[in-house]
Amino acid sequence: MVISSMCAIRMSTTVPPSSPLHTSHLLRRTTFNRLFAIIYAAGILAVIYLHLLNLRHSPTFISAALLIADVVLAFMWTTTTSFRLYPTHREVFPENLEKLLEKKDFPALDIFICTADPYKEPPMNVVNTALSLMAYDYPPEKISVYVSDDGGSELTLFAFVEAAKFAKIWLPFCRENSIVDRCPEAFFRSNDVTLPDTPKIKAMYEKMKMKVESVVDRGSIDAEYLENEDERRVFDKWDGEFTRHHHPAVIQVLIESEQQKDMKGHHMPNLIYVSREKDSAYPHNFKAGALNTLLRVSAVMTNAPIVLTQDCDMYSNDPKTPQRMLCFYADQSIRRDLGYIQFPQRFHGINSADIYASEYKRLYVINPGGMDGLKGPCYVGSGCFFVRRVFFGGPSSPELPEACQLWPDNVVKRPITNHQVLNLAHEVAGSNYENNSTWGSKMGFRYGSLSEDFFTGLHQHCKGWKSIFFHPRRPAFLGDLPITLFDALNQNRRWCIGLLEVVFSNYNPLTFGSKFMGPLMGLAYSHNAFWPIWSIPIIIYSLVPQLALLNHTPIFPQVTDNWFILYAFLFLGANVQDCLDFMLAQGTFQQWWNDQRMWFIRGLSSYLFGFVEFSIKHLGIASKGFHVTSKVVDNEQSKRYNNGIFEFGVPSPMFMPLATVAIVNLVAFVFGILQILKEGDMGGLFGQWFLSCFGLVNSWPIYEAMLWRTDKGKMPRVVSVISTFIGLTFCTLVLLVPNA
Ligand SMILES: O=c1ccn([C@@H]2O[C@H](COP(=O)(O)OP(=O)(O)O[C@H]3O[C@H](CO)[C@@H](O)[C@H](O)[C@H]3O)[C@@H](O)[C@H]2O)c(=O)[nH]1
Ligand SMILES: [Mn+2]
Repeated sequence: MVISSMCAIRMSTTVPPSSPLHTSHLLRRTTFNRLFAIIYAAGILAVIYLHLLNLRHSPTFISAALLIADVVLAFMWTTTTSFRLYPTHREVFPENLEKLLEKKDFPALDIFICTADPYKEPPMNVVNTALSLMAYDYPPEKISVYVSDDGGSELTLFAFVEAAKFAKIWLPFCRENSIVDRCPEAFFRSNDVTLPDTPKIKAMYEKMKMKVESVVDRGSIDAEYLENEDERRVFDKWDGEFTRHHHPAVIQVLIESEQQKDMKGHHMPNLIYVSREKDSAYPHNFKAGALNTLLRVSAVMTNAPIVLTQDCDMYSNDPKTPQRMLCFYADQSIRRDLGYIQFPQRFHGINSADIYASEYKRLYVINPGGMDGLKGPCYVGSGCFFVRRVFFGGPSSPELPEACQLWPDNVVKRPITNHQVLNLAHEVAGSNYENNSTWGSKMGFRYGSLSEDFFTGLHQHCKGWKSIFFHPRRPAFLGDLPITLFDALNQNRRWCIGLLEVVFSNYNPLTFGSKFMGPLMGLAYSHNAFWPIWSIPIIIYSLVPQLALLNHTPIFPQVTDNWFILYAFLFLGANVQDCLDFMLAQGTFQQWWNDQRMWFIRGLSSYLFGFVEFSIKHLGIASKGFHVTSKVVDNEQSKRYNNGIFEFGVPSPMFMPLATVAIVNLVAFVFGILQILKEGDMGGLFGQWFLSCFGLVNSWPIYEAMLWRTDKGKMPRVVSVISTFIGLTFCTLVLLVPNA
C-alpha cells in the first residue's frame, strides 16, 4: 500500500491572503496585563524590602519563614506573568482548505491510543475512544489507529475484535447521518436517537457491550464468543506463560484498510492492536516507552507524516478536528519548524462547581494560550497532532533512527499484513530493541520523567521546534476525570514527581530552557515544573500567622499603617486578576473559588507528598511507578460527586496536613473572636485573623467530613483523630510559650 507520506512533500501550498486558513490575535487584555505586571512587580519588591528590614531588626523564625514564603510566591508570580504578556487566540477556516488541497492529497494520519490496565481502564471505554477516532470526517484510507495495550490483556484485544466488526456498521452510519457525537456511548447517551437506523444500531452496540463487559467480569473469553478459527487464532499467544509483565510482542491487524470495506462498501481505517514485548529484565518506561514502540511499529506499517496521541479515555467529540489541524499543517509559511498542534484536554461529567478543579483550566486552557504567543504550548499527553519528523532531532539537525524503514520520510510500499512488514514490526516492538539506542534520549518521547509529556515537549522546544495551541469552541476531545479527592490528589502527586524529575535533570527549564527557548518560555515551562514548591508558601501561610495569632504576636502591619495597603493590594491584586482570567475563560465564580481551594488543598497534600516522594526516590529508597488513574465509576461515589460532596473515604496520609490545618485555623478564628469580645479590637492581629477566616472557609468541606458526615466518603476516623491531636498540640504549645 502506498501511504501518502509523500503528500507531506508534495503539498507545496501557498495560502492566498483572501482566504486564510487560520488567523491569530493577541487578546484585548494584553496591554492591561503588561501595565499591571509592572505595578505588581513594584509591589513585590517593596514587600521583599519590608521583609529584609524586619529580618534585620528582629531575626526570628517567623520573619525568615515569611520572607521565604514571599520569595516563592514572587517567583511563581513571575512565571505566571510569562503567560500574560502575549495571550493569543486563534481561529481556523477549514472551509478554505478545499481551495488549496483535494481530499486525496490530505496527509495520512497515524492515531495512537494508549491503554494500560483493563480493570482501571474498561476496554469498552477504550473501544469507544477508538471508534470515535476511526469515524473522523477524513479520508478513511488515510487513517490508521494503533492501540497500545500495556496491560497485555486478551480482554482488551477481544474488545477490539468486536469493535472491528461493529465499526463496519458504525462508520457508515455516522457518515451518512452526519453525526457529530461519533463516540457511540456519547451518542446513545445524548437524546437525538430519532434516526430510523438508530434502534437497530443501538441494539448491536448494547450486545457488543454486554459481551465485552461479561468477558472482563469473568476475566476470560468464553469459547462461544469466538466465531471462527481465525478469531481463535488471534489469542494464541496467551498461553500459560503469558503474564502482564512478561510476554512476547503481540501485533494484530484487526482491520486492513486496503482489504476490508464497511457495510456500504467504503474504505475503513486501519486498526492495529499492539502490545509490546515485556520482560522484567528491561525497563519499559511506562507510557513514553509505549509511545516509542508505536512510533516504530507505525513507521514500519504506515509511516504517516502526522501522529495523533490519545489517552484511552479521550474520545473525539468533533469529527472535523483533523481538518482544523490541517489548517495549520497545510500552511507552508509556518510549516518549517512546526512540531505539534495541541488541542486542550477537556472532560465530560464534571460537576457544575468542579469541586476538585479537575478541569485544570490554567494548565489546559489559559496557560497554553499564553505560551501560544511565544514559541507554543507544552505537550499535555493527549489531543496532540505531531509532525512525525519532530521526534527525530531539531528542524535543522536531524537525528536518524538506526533502520531506514523507521526514517520519518520513508514511504511504505507494502501492505500492512505483508510478512516482512509484520516481522519487522514485531522486532521493533521487542523489549530489548532500545538497548544501546538513543530512543528516549535523542529520539521519540523522552524517558526519565513520570510526566513524559511535559519533558518531551520541553525537549522539542529546546531543539528549536515550535508548537501551536488551538482551542475550538466545541471541545475536540473529552476525557474522564477522577471523581474522588484521593484519585485527584494522587494524579497530581504523580505529575509533581515527574515535574521534579525534569527540574533536576539536565533540562532544567529555568537554566537550560531559558538558554535555548528564551527567558519567557523558560519561565513558562518553569511554572509547571516548579508546581510542587507552591507547598512552601501555602504551608507557611496556613499555619504561621494563625499560630502567631494565638501567641499574640502581630506579624503583619496594623490596619492603620500604610504598609497594610501594600499587603491588601498584593493579596487582592493577585486574586482578582486570577479570578478575572478564570472567568474570561468561561469559568464561573464558584468554579474559581473551588479552583483556588484545590490549590490550597494540593499545596498541603499532593505537592508536598510529591516532593517528599521524589526525594525518597532520589535517595534510592523506593521507586514508584506510573499509577494509572482509575476510570471506573462507583455509583455511590459518583452520586456524591454529582452533588458536589467531597470524597475522602480512604485513610490516606495526604489528608492529614489538610485536617491539621483546618483545626489550627478553626482555633485561631475562635481565638480572634474572643479577643474582640474581650478587648474590643484585634490589637494589630487583624491580618492574621483574616487569614484564619480564609482558611476556615476553605476548610469547610473538611470540617463537614470530620465532624458530621456519616456516609462512606467522610474522613476516616483515624485521620481525624491524629490530625486533631497534632493540630491541638500545636495550638497548646504556642499558647503556653510566652509572647515572642
Ligand atoms: O505504563 C503505562 C502507564 C500509562 N499508560 C497510559 O497513559 C495514559 C495516561 O494515564 P492516566 O492514568 O490517565 O494519567 P493522567 O494523569 O490522567 O494523564 C495525564 O498525565 C500523564 C502524565 O503523567 C500524561 O501521559 C497524560 O497524557 C495526561 O492526560 C493512559 O491512557 C494510560 O493507559 C500507558 O500506556 N502505559
Ligand atoms: Mn487520564
